[in-house]
Amino acid sequence: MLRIQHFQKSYNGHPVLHIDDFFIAPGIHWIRGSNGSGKSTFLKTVGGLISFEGDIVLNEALSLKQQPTAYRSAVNFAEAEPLFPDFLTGIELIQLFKTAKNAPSGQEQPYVESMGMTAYLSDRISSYSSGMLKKLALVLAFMGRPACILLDEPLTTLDVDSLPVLYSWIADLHQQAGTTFLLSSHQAFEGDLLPNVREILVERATLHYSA
Ligand SMILES: Nc1ncnc2c1ncn2[C@@H]1O[C@H](COP(=O)(O)OP(=O)(O)OP(=O)(O)O)[C@@H](O)[C@H]1O
Repeated sequence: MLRIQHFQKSYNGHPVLHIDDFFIAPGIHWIRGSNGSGKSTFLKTVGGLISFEGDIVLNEALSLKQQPTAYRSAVNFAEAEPLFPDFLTGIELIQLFKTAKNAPSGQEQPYVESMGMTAYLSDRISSYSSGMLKKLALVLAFMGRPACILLDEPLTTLDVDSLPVLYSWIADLHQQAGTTFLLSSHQAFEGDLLPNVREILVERATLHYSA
C-alpha cells in the first residue's frame, strides 16, 4: 500500500524522522508514539502537506514526488487540530471538498446524520466548538474515493457517543472499498470496534511494527 523509502525529515536542521525502508500493508493501522515523537510530522508528509527527503509510493504506482497530483487525490487527511476558513459554513466547505475530490452526490449525508451534525452545518465555521470542527474534518476526510485516509489524533475532542460512530465509518469503508487507514494516537488502541488493527510505533526517530 505505502512504501516509505530513504525518508528523512528535519526541522531547521534538527532531524525528527529517518526511515530507510518501511512498508505499510493494506489495512487499519494505529500509529502510536509519545508527545513529540513525530506522529503528526509523519502523517503530514504522507498526506503531501510538508516537504521531506526521500519518497513515498502508493500501491507501487504513485510516487508522491513524481506524481504529486494523482497521489494527493488518492490520499485524504484530517489534521489533529483543523483550521478552516471560518467565514464559510460547514455545508459550503463540504461542497468545496466534494468538488475537489470528485465525490458522488449525497456522499456526505450518512456521515453527517450519523454524527449528529445536521443542526449546525449551515452555521458559519467561526461558531463551531473544537469537537464540532473535528467532526467536520473527519467528514471531509471521507469524501471522494481515497485509497488511503490519514486521521491525526482522531479521538481527541470527540465525545464518547461519537467514538463508536467513527469506528463504524472506518470499519465499513475498509470492508466495502478496501480503504487503508492510518490513525495516530499517543494512547494504545483499546476495544474491539475495529477489525485487525495493526500497531506501528514511532520511537527513536523511526517507525516499526509493534511485536
Ligand atoms: N513546524 C515545526 N517546526 C519546528 N519543529 C517542529 C515543527 N513541527 C514539529 N516539530 C518538532 O518535531 C518533533 C515531532 O513533532 P510532531 O508534532 O510530529 O510530534 P507528535 O508525535 O505528533 O506529537 P504530539 O503527540 O505531541 O502531537 C517535535 O520535536 C517538535 O518539536
